[in-house]
Amino acid sequence: MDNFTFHNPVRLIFGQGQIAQIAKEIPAGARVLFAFGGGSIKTNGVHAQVVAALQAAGLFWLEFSGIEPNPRYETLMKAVHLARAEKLDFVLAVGGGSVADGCKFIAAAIPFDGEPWDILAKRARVNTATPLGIVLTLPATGSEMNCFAVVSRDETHEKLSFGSPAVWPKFSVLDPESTYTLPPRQIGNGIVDAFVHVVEQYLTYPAQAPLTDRMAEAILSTLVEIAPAAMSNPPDYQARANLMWCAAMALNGLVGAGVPQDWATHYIGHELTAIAGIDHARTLAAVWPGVMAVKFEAKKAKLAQYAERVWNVREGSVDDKARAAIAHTRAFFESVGVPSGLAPYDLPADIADQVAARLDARNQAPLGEHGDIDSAMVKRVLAAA
Ligand SMILES: NC(=O)c1ccc[n+]([C@@H]2O[C@H](COP(=O)([O-])OP(=O)(O)OC[C@H]3O[C@@H](n4cnc5c(N)ncnc54)[C@H](O)[C@@H]3O)[C@@H](O)[C@H]2O)c1
Repeated sequence: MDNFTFHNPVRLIFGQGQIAQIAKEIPAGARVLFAFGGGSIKTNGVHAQVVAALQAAGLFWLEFSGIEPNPRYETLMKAVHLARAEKLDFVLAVGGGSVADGCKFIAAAIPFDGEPWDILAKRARVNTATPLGIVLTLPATGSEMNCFAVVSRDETHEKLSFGSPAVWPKFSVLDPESTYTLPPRQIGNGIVDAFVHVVEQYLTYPAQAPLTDRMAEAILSTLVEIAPAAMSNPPDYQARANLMWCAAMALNGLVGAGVPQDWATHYIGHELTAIAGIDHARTLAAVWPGVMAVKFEAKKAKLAQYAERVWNVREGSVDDKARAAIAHTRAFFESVGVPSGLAPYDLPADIADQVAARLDARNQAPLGEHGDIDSAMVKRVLAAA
């Protein structure tokens, strides 16, 4: 087991009717920036519940709407200017991962001395941020329980991430009923996103970390078990609740404790969103089979363990089990409506060259748990995918 520090200060408030709790969580006298996306929160009653809670607490707030999927720097900076002009001192994000991530950037940018784009492009240090709380409406990213964010910039077609302890949410409220208005596409995306978050921290090489492995396998097995009910309509409360809990646990530091990690699928996937606008989770399902094909030898011991424990594959050699695990995983993605491999997606013919060049330009490769996925190998990954 590798050395690690585990620290997660997010106060997670979970369950039916819990949005009202924000009245107690936001400091008295705060001036709140209430930020959201395209308006789904007005159709599912979440907006009304947030307003009622803010009123009950006697808080001043201003609304900022229009944070788009894959939140854009250009839009977020409008919120930063509003918050600075109006001296807002608490950011309340209400929506999916895009709103949560966008608000982490807003919170970091408000007091930032200098060009806020440097937080993403130059990894400029974020020493302080405006305090932030989240009301989550889409189980997928884990943003509600981590200190990372991903932001896109229209002007340059870039999608970049940052992380800082300054943007840990003070609290996150997860009410499974707030997910009832999600279209099937977003539920499927959410299941795949949470699943791949665990896989990126698990499918590397054996690291003598059986507790961390079994926690990862518990999340993967639970996602497989609940996926059909989570996709069902009318919505199944218990399935949505367990999906929300899985997604939060998938990327809150716990299943990365003491183990090597491989975020190659994510880094390559971010480029597919930046270049072709594909949903985040779909890029993961597109790229992942390529990473498994190219890194098969390095990963097969762990793939075989995964085959046995998550997919109940008992027969065959290590290679047979590893191949079965990949096939089961791809079928699982397809079962929730997320196509696996690159072929189903509309991508330019030179996509591999474009992705490799972009990773090189930012010195982002090599990737992978062995740090050996250089840009030439990224091209092989995309060819295999
Ligand atoms: N911070 C992290 O650790 C992390 C991890 C993975 C991905 N991400 C990033 O998060 C973003 C994706 O977030 P996401 O997958 O949560 O999707 P999203 O926030 O982009 O939302 C997708 C769509 O669903 C709609 N929506 C949200 N909640 C709804 C509801 N309850 N009912 C109806 N519609 C609803 C949104 O308006 C949007 O149109 C990407 O930019 C991705 O790169 C961040």
